[in-house]
Amino acid sequence: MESFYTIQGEGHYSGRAAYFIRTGGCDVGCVWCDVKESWEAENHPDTSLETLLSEVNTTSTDFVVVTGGEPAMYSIENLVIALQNEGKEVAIETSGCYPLDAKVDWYCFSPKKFKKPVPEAYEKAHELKVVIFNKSDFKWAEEHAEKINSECFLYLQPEWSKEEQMLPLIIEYVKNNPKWKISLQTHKYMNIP
Ligand SMILES: C[S@@+](CC[C@H](N)C(=O)[O-])C[C@H]1O[C@@H](n2cnc3c(N)ncnc32)[C@H](O)[C@@H]1O
Ligand SMILES: Nc1nc2[nH]cc(C(=O)O)c2c(=O)[nH]1
Ligand code: SF4
Ligand SMILES: [Mg+2]
Repeated sequence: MESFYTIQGEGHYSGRAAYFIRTGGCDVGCVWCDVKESWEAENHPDTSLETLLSEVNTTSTDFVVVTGGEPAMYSIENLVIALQNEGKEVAIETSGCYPLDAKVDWYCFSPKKFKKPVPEAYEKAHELKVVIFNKSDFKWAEEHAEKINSECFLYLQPEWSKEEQMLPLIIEYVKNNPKWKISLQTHKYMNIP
């Protein structure tokens, strides 16, 4: 769909310069999705691997984030291997609804109520990032944390439009349950992509 050089705004690598590759197409249907324009894959022209590689090499970063849409809907193995061969560390942002065929360096798993994740997401995740849209999502987050591998970092991220209501609750929750950390969509405050 698009590619751009920016700062990773969310989660564990928040603040790190990153080249983003956003695939078009997603069938998960989150009501609060902040990139609904990504959903229809047909609306987005293909970009060649050569174009992406040459673009990423014009940047100074060694960190690439593959997101979407839902990037795990596709075979991204060739893309990931090519980026790693260029010396890049490759992270994925995924709902975990599809098996992933690539060996990424960082797997950010953001489960959704709208479609059930596949079991491998719980094993592969380096970071579990649960979006908090309402009060019941804390309990729902814990249900995922129970199933996740023991090395995985745990993050609660307020849904952007509900931040004013949910952030105070998240702050209290993390103070009482310090295995969780807060993730904010910091790029939205910085007005960058
Ligand atoms: C747009 S999604 C694309 C990758 C993948 N489909 C997924 O959902 O993980 C990237 C990240 O943004 C989060 N996100 C999407 N809309 C959001 C919103 N309105 N507020 C907070 N986080 C949001 C998702 O949960 C996910 O962690
Ligand atoms: N700056 C910035 N950081 C991000 N982290 C995850 C994003 C995403 O849409 O996957 C995202 C994004 O869209 N922009
Ligand atoms: S899974 Fe990701 S891209 Fe798909 S609708 Fe949900 S937030 Fe948006
Ligand atoms: Mg985003």
